[in-house]
Amino acid sequence: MIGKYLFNSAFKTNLYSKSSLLTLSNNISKKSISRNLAFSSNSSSSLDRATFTIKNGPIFNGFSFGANKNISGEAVFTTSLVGYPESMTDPSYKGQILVFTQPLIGNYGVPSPQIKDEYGLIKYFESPKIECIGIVVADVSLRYSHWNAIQSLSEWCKSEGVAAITGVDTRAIVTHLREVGSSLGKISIGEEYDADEDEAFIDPGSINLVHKVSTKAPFYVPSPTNKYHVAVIDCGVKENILRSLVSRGASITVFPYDYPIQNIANNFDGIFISNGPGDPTHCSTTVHNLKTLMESDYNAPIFGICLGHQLLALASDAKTIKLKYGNRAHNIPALDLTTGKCHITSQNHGYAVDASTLPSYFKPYFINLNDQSNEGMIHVSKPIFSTQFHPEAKGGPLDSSFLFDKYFGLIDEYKLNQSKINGSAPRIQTSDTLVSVFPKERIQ
Ligand SMILES: NC(=O)CC[C@H](N)C(=O)O
Repeated sequence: MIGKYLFNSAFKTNLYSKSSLLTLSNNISKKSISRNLAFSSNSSSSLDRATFTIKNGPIFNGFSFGANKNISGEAVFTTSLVGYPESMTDPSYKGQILVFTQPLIGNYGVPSPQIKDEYGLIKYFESPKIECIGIVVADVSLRYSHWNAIQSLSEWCKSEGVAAITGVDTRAIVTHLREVGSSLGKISIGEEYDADEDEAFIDPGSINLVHKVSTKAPFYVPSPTNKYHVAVIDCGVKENILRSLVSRGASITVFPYDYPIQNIANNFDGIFISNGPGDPTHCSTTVHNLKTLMESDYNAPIFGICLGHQLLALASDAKTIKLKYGNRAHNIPALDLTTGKCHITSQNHGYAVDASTLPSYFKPYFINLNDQSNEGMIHVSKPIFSTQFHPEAKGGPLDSSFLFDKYFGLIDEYKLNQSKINGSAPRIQTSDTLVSVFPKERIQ
């Protein structure tokens, strides 16, 4: 039985024998838990034992505070300090087990998914439900305090069927993931974990996850000012991306990821391609559609974020690569190669565009100052650009939100040119029957 010890830094430095470490580690875990439970409204007896196992790696013993369910997925870590409701509802985390390096998670609880903003968009979440398959935290706070919280992190995970483990050494987990790279992992609930009775690890990277999170049919979000009409390709779009467009005056029609956008693009003032989960090479239909669109005489602005950036790159015959452990944080410096300014950015990705494979008509736009990976590209003659980071944040800083203004600046220019060429040729108006019959929310 190899699943009986907690891997920690003491073990790594060989200060203790395996048996004394077992006792020490379990004491540490129990102490950590009871510290929280001492001021929790829950009872300590309600926590089952749980195990977090990394494929071909260590096993960590802890306690379950989520759904009573064994799960498997890709284990990735985020160094963001806050924003667990936003991260957990971000569809880009679909199929992933999210390890938080911030040790205390859950202390401000979870807000209501029912609360909508003035545009009818979900105010506090990035999609209607939790998208990651499990979470790993060092020290969960079962008691919470925040003016807009309606439940604890534990209650939320249980009600949404998401596995969650606490009382494990997330420093050791992240040290391991940084050394070997993002790995498959499992959370198993129960008293004992027997590695000999190992179930298969599920690799979400082999599935088209975008298909699972994209809206199943078009929907339409009107903007009160209705200055523009933008088509959004939904690969798992975050709510704050929709808000960033609508709040700048764009009514948006949101299409499923594989919708033949090239056939209807001319009815819109611009195209936007969203973030989304998994390996971008699975989205071959979207890549084909974008390639057809970019090779046509289509001239309206196109903006892509994260997966949207990767798909635009693939549509231009560039290549994407899988990063060793990805970039998931709210403080990653990205240098704007056109201005020399550095922006602190919010990121969540495991893949990146290989800038050396970009065609000559796309120039690198931003570069990551930590690992030198590509952070964006800009077309040399058309109004097309994209970023690997998230200018909409949620969570994270809004330093790069000016890129949405840049996009609408390009749309203004485009519309002005169009009206010079065609007189005042109107594009689809929001009163058109085409969009007025669409529902106002994503169809899951
Ligand atoms: N946030 C995203 O859009 C992530 C893009 C892609 N799934 C990646 O991991 O690289």
